[in-house]
Amino acid sequence: MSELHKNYIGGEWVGGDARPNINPSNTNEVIGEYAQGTAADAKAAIDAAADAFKTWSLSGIQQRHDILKATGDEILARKEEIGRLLSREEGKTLPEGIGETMRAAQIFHFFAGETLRLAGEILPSVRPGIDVTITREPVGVVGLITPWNFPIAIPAWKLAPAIAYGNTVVLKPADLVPGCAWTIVDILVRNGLPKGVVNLVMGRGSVVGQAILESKKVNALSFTGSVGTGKKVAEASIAVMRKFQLEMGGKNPTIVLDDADLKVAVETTANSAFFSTGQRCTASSRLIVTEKIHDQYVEALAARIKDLVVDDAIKQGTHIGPVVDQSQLDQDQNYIQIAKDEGGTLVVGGQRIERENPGFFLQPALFTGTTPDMRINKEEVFGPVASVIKVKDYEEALAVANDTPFGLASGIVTTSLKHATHFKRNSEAGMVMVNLPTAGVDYHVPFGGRKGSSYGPREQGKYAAEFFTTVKTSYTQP
Ligand SMILES: NC(=O)C1=CN([C@@H]2O[C@H](COP(=O)(O)OP(=O)(O)OC[C@H]3O[C@@H](n4cnc5c(N)ncnc54)[C@H](OP(=O)(O)O)[C@@H]3O)[C@@H](O)[C@H]2O)C=CC1
Ligand SMILES: O=C(O)CCC(=O)C(=O)O
Repeated sequence: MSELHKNYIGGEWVGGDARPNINPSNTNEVIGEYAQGTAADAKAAIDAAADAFKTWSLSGIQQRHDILKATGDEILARKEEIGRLLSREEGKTLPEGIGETMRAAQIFHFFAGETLRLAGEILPSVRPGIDVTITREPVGVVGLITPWNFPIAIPAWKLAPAIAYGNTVVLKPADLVPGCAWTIVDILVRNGLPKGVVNLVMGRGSVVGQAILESKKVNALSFTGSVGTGKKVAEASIAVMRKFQLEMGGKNPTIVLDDADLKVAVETTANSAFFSTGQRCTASSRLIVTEKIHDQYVEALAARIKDLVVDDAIKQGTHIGPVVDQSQLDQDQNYIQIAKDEGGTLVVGGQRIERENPGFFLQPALFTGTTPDMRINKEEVFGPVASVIKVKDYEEALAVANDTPFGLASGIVTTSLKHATHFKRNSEAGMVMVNLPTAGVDYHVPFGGRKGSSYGPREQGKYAAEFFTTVKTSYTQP
């Protein structure tokens, strides 16, 4: 058995039961052994974070900057190695794994800069002679619960602002992908992060995650994952009156209008729907297409899908890696059957594929002849499965696009400035793309959605300060 990757609690690496981290491209391959934390570990981590907060909240911005900068530097210098680990544990292709690793490094660099830019305001009072100052302070102990589909970028975009603004952290990464989270914490610690500032507790959500939710000492909780777990986070957080932030599902639409450039439409939607095996909350799974371009678009997209190579994530030439695990594969195949039963036409894909090694490979699936009321167009699949909805015109397309309880991302492919402008204003989504994929966003601008997709302040960019700080208004009579 390989060496155990331990949890990090109060400045010590702490062992526990081991769990193998399995490669979804080759289920015979164990990437490493990772500790399974307990509820007691979570409690110890929260206590350590509460203790460290007393000094870290008063630490200098130069120190915070230097640690975040050095962490970004090291991630960048090791991007090939860490990207490979990411692709082996999660299943996205090696270029995607390296790209996500670089994004994590850039996020650390961005927040290194933000530590030096934190500002307040001085205002005159409405009462003469009094000064009013508005400052931002850290929130306290922050719980970070992260999903499996972005094993390094999501931990990075929660950890970096938490540290930058003087909070202390308990991080619980998804049990399926502990490797990248462990690596970031190891890098932070070796680059000088004082003990207790970040605590890593790997293990099950129902055990470690639940203990974090239930703790009164956790002052704020940032969560990305499913709607079901998000609701539990919300209920538990309201029960103890803590600040919380949720990023959850999507059923993102991309509209293709008659005037679209066909090549742009095909590339944009193939990327949005199928890259990263469709396992992105920003993926487009509803392709809403107007009548005149419909047939040629479907034909061209089906041909593009047939060209996509589905294989081992780290093999050169692979376009689509495996699904993350058996249970996600079952969910994908279940929805493919549901779409068929509902009367959708499977134009291409949908079959389980055998490769050299045992893995969870699925041919990307495209359905046509679907209608907005079908379950395939209402519920998040979270796999390489997309369906086309044919509509008469832009007005119908917009109505269908907005007819969803979700509102994370949306897209339109068009050469009409009028329609693009109207869509940007009227799409009920947090992120709107024109002639671009809905997934694969910038790291320095706000990320988040509306309706059932998100709750609380936006993540990323300077907007992250809204969640990771609390505002204080002080009045002074000199
Ligand atoms: N919006 C997004 O980015 C994502 C959406 N999803 C959606 O969710 C579906 C299921 O994926 P899944 O990974 O199971 O999502 P979950 O919501 O279960 O997992 C997200 C995180 O929450 C943790 N968690 C689970 N239960 C609890 C709990 N009771 N208290 C605290 N934390 C908990 C998980 O732990 P652990 O997994 O370690 O047990 C994981 O770290 C997907 O099919 C997809 O539809 C999934 C991932 C990301
Ligand atoms: O599309 C992206 O760049 C980010 C997607 C994401 O954060 C997610 O799927 O959870």
